[in-house]
Amino acid sequence: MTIMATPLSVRELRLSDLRCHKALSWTCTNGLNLVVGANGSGKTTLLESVYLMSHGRSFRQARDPFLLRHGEQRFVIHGQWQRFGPMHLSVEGRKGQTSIRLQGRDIQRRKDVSESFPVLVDAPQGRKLVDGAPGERRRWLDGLVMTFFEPMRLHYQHYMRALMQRSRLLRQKAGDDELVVWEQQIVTHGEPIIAARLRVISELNKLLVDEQRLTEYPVSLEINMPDYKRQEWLERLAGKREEDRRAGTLRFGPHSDTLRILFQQREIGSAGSRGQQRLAAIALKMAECGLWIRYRRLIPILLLDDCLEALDSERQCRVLERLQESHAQILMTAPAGINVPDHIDVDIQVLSAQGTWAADDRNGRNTMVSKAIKLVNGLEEAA
Ligand SMILES: Nc1ncnc2c1ncn2[C@@H]1O[C@H](COP(=O)(O)OP(=O)(O)OP(=O)(O)O)[C@@H](O)[C@H]1O
Repeated sequence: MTIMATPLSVRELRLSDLRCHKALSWTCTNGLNLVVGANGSGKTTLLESVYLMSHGRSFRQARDPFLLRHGEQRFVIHGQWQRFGPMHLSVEGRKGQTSIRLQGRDIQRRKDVSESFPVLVDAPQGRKLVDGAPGERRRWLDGLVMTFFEPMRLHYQHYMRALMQRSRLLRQKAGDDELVVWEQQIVTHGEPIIAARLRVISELNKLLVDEQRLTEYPVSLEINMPDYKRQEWLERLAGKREEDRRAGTLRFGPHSDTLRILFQQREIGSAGSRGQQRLAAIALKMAECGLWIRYRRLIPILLLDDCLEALDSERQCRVLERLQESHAQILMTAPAGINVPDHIDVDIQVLSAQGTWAADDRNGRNTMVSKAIKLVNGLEEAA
């Protein structure tokens, strides 16, 4: 079954005083956009600027003062987007504060923008999904659950509140009558969380089957959890009160279940090579894209920072082919020297070591180096 979905895209960006960029414009096409350049030329910062417009924060976990160009007081990003029709988003950052404007109006809830202008990212700084701690994967899964099943937000809030209340009462050595109230809340709100997680995992696993041409071997998700049956769950909570009082925390429940990414039935973080982990990470992003298409009829923008690293040329080619057929706008970076096969329809733009478009020296305009440029001899020759 083909689902019709609208691709989101960003067409034109202008940024000032963001990290190394004093003032830079960037024009993107709807399809595959590749920015190449030397280390430190500001490629990642370009992707960061798109993410900032959607999320109001950086994917590098940098606090706002680090985004400001040294010595400046304010950075600004303007973006012309296409979402059904043209839309204008801007972000302004001052020390410790970032504000987003949509069509000139201040946005109070960032979620309103990030869910209307979905931007997914795969970047070295955030690549903990595949090989990071279990909490990273659980947070990612819960983020998807809350995005696609809005009422689940309340269940998460109530669940966390019940956990905290139970812990507080345990510390205060409260009686069983008080504790049981919060334990019932834990189970009541935990059950729908588990059901929604399983539903999202099942959807993702179906989508991951379609990515097997990319990953070569099956990649799947599995959540490790006990068989939560209401009565047994309540009894277990009651039985663990003393232990939890001593430990100061509850180590049983959806908040501590682990999500595993399996590759050929083994955990990819330990069993997969770097290249295999890379392919799995890209496959997961494609699957995430699939959820947006299924539930929101929107094709998100994909930001892929140095996503071809650790891949041999055959696998790099396979990734580029997969990205090309995704219908998503892809904004990706790679170091100078990458070799793009002729049949890949990609716009390559070259950022000089000074953080200007490589054609600046020649005619003062951004260079849109046509497809299939071979950057084998590095940045300077390509420019
Ligand atoms: N607040 C800041 N003010 C000025 N320059 C900054 C600031 N923060 C970072 N930089 C510099 O901005 C440059 C941009 O880094 P960025 O990570 O975007 O480059 P990159 O092209 O992606 O590099 P790489 O290929 O090494 O990943 C770096 O040279 C960095 O030192």
